[in-house]
Amino acid sequence: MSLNYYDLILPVVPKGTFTYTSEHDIPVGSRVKVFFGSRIEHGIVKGKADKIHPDISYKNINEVLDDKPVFPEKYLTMFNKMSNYYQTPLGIAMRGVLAKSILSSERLDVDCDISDKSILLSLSNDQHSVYASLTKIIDSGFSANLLHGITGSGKTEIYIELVKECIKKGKQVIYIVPEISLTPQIVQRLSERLGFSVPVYHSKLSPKRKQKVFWGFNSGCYPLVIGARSALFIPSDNIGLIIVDEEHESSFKQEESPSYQLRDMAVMYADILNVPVVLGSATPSVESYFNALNGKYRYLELNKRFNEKQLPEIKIIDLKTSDIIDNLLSVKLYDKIFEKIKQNEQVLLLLNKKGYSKHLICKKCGTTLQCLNCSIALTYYKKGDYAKCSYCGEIYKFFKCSECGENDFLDFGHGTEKAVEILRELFGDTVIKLDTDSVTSHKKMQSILNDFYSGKYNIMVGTQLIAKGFNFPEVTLVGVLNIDNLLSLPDFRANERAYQLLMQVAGRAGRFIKKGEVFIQTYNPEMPVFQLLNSDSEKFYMEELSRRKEHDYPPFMRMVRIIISDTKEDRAKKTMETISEKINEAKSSETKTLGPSPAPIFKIKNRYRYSFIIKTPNVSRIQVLGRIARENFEVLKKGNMQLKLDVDPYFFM
Ligand SMILES: Nc1ncnc2c1ncn2[C@@H]1O[C@H](COP(=O)(O)OP(=O)(O)OP(=O)(O)O)[C@@H](O)[C@H]1O
Ligand SMILES: [Zn+2]
Repeated sequence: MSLNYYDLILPVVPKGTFTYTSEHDIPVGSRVKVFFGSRIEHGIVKGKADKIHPDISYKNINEVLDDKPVFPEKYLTMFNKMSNYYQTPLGIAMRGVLAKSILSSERLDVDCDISDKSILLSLSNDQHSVYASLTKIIDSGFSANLLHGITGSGKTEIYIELVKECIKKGKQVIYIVPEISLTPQIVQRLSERLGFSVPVYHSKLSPKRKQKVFWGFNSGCYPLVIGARSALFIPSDNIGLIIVDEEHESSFKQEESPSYQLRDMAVMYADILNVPVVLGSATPSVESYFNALNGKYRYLELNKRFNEKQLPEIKIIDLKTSDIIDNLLSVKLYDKIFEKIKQNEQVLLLLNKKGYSKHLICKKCGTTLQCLNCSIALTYYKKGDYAKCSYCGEIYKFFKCSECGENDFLDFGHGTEKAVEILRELFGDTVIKLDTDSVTSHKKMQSILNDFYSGKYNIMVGTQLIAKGFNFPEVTLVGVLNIDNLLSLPDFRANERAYQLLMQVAGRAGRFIKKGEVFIQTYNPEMPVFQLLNSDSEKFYMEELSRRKEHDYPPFMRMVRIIISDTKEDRAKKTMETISEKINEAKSSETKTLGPSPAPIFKIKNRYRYSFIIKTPNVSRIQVLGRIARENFEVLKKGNMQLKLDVDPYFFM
């Protein structure tokens, strides 16, 4: 019998494709089980082997798991493109997007009795005209569409109608939202409107749940899956539409390898599948806005709230000239809150920092308490009396000053825990907190939201979590206690992020009958972002784009950030220097580089970090320069030194 040679993608470092043999004809996209060294691994058949070396004796494939392929060829094309663009070996890319429990799981027969009991709702005229132009795209091949609709304009309703239309045509929909485990109401809303319990997929599900949704969608039985990033990677050959809600969210950029940007992957995948993709947001990313301006994306706008309610006016409170209570609350905002509570209305307060205090400072010598593994000031948590590193998660129960050995500290800067303490002193126990510390589970999140929704509390204070698409009818006041820390980050998107966060949180006020008000406290009222909040959003995007152009930032330039990290500081430094020299020698004149320099957070988990940034208008240069970095790194690397190549980076710390 003749032997077939197959290239397999295996979820292993470093390269990820390996040649194995089989006597059987195995279709591309099938899952197989093999011995890899002494381990068992599960992988995917990528195709017949490109090259066979006569003197290598290849191992045999132990078992074929599927009688028909699970991963369509277009899926594998997408996978290849992702691996190329993000400069990540296929094996690592695979590990990053497919759970091991899926690769090895038995195909499940999922019961999919999904009957259409959807609830009808009539769209407003504005919604209808956007919907009408979007329904045309279904069945018309690839198109990328940006739906820019202000907060409360009814974007979600349009997505729902599109989903229904697609299902009617017998096609499946992938619906992506950021951090779905933190936003349970969207699932409830979709399920109610569509009339069936919508399957949810994200990385925190149990393997069993994951398998059920995966096979349910893969078999074509579930017409829709809603999920976080990983939902994009459930294969099926009947996908008709991809929706990415809150497309501006930076959590769509995956930090670990493969550090893909989900929005960009969704557009790339839709192009390969030849289906439409809809990106929606009240505050689109500058990149997407730019793509719409230059015609790459179709631009659709909803500039009125669904119920004709006005957007609240945003007022700035200058903390430099205000009387401030407990270093937290200006008297003006205090009076407003007091007034709202008297009328039994609700208030959302944003504070962009968890924990009790931002820093602990030694009372004797003034040293800031730092993590021993990272160059990061520790956050103090009063409940539990410990300090914690927000990077490595290390908890310090007993701590003393690293300089003088004293253990008497001043807590400095307010986190949400301290804000709640102060607010309870001022307003009584009508205050509840919402941040990732208080949300220990899905259930807990639901119960906090329900309690607030039902009016048990008047004030909810929290981190950016409180800005996430909530519909609280009684919220008539939104206060931003401080976001100055966000604006001072060394990140070219800091301004954009602040704008988005402020517009999103402001959008939670006055969504229903009562009028909303928004106050932002800041020590820097002169910052440009504060001037643009009440004007036409076009003004913000145009100003931001011209700033980016002037300074050679995306979307005018592509960026790659290279990080070398090592437990030995000088080794990391030298390696980064050599690699940056090689890149500088090879770069063309339109390519610019920054660094090498120590990363803003110089040490994380005991690894010293050096960074180097490449900016180029030419996408293909990214591949070339990236290869130079990787090849030189392979030669230079010692011990457990690591290279990170981040294409289109979002994190600059
Ligand atoms: N056609 C409609 N008929 C009845 N209610 C609607 C309609 N469209 C929207 N609504 C209601 O208006 C509110 C805002 O709509 P929705 O949440 O869809 O807006 P959005 O644009 O997605 O908001 P955001 O970006 O602020 O999250 C919701 O309570 C929704 O139920
Ligand atoms: Zn740490």
